[in-house]
Amino acid sequence: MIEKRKPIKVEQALKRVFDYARYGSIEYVSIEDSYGRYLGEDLVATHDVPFFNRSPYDGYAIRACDTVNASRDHPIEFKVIGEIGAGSVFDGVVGEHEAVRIMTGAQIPDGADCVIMLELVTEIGQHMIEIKRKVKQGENISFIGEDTKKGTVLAPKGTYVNPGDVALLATFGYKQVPVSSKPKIGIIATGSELLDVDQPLEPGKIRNSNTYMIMAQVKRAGGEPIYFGQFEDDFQTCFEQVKNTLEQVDFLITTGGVSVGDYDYLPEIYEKLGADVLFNKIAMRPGSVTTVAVKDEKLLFGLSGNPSACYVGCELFVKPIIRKFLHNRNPVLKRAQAVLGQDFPKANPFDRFVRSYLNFDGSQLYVYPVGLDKSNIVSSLAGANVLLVLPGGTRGFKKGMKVDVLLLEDQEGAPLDTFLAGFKNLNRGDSDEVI
Ligand SMILES: Nc1nc2c(c(=O)[nH]1)N[C@H]1C(S)=C(S)[C@@H](COP(=O)(O)OP(=O)(O)OC[C@H]3O[C@@H](n4cnc5c(N)ncnc54)[C@H](O)[C@@H]3O)O[C@H]1N2
Ligand code: MOO
Ligand SMILES: [Mg+2]
Repeated sequence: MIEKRKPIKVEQALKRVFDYARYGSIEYVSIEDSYGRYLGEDLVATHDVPFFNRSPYDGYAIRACDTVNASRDHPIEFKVIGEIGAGSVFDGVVGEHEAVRIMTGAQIPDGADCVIMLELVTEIGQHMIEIKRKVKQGENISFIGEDTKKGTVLAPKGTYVNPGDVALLATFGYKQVPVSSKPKIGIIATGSELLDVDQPLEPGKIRNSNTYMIMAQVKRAGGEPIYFGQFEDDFQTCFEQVKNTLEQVDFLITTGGVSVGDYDYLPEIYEKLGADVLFNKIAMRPGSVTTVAVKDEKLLFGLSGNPSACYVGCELFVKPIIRKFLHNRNPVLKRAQAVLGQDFPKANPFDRFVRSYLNFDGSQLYVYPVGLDKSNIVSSLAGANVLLVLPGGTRGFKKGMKVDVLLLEDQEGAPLDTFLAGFKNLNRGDSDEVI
């Protein structure tokens, strides 16, 4: 008799998966390779920035007290006793009615306490200038530590390294950058119908697109995909592959064979492995068959063979586990609100995650479902930049309604708690009970 599966809610499923999250260690990469990685340690300012008082302008460094009586009608003369560009230091002291010509970025000479810009000064002879306005003490000086103070945590461990972080890493002398080691994610595709990308089509066969899609998703999430091959729907072959691969990776993803069909062997494979199945049905579409099991504390993600279901399962369950492994504090997809740009009349008892396009029209965020909304569709995936979240148990949705979307290309993410709370706040048509 066919097994009747009990669906659980998305948020319950995610909570169960997080119980088995693992953390990566630290490795070092050169600063050139740090962009797009995740910090393995807090990035702490190891010195004040600026490290010395410096000039933000090309001008003259003088003493403010010497300009007290300066005005348009009463210019004050200064003797230029030296000149310095950025990188040079004036080794004298600026005295009464003396000035040092100074360029942007150069250290303020001793004795001087302000800078007047070149444009406001008149040269009246060799090494003589005239100033016609008062300058305040401290005016036009970038002071020690005004950018950042020594000891400040500028980015916590687990932060996604963006170009601005790279600038900070360079500022503080990180030739080698401590980053979180990437989780090794094994990928196995199952299905006797699968051809590889370079094979010509044959009757009844399709090219394996999921493997390459998952590899890209794993990379986008910050993990290291390792492809172990595609295998025919043969229990023994698939069992051996899953068993052997599991020993070599941090997490394992399989695609296909996870439903209730005659050749869907993943459920039996979990059983023979002695793996603990956390759930095998989620109240969501697509991806309701998404199964997660645990063997020796290691997570096995059994993603659907249907491309869109596979994609959604990967974004909702694998990505957060990758981000967590990288010590990221916001491991889950970030949620935003948008206005539904067109009617979506399909009712469904399950929450729907519709591949959609989010667009800002200049004043408002609008979201439009992309292409056909079936779990076996591949064409709609490319145009999606969000998953539109439509709560289950309602009677379809009308253009103009406020809806939640989950951002697919965003690097910031959201904390697990906020994500889970977002589901609680969804106005589901059903009771809080599992469907
Ligand atoms: N009697 C039932 N049948 C099905 C149910 C159900 O509840 N009862 N669920 C349906 C849903 S929903 C989904 S989703 C699929 C899940 O199927 P599997 O995860 O077991 O995947 P397969 O059967 O192996 O393949 C499904 C579909 O996807 C194609 N596929 C498989 N691998 C790939 C790949 N690597 N690249 C591209 N496409 C792939 C495969 O050819 C099939 O067309 O089950 C429904 N059935
Ligand atoms: O698992 Mo299927 O993708 O629900 O649609
Ligand atoms: Mg199947």
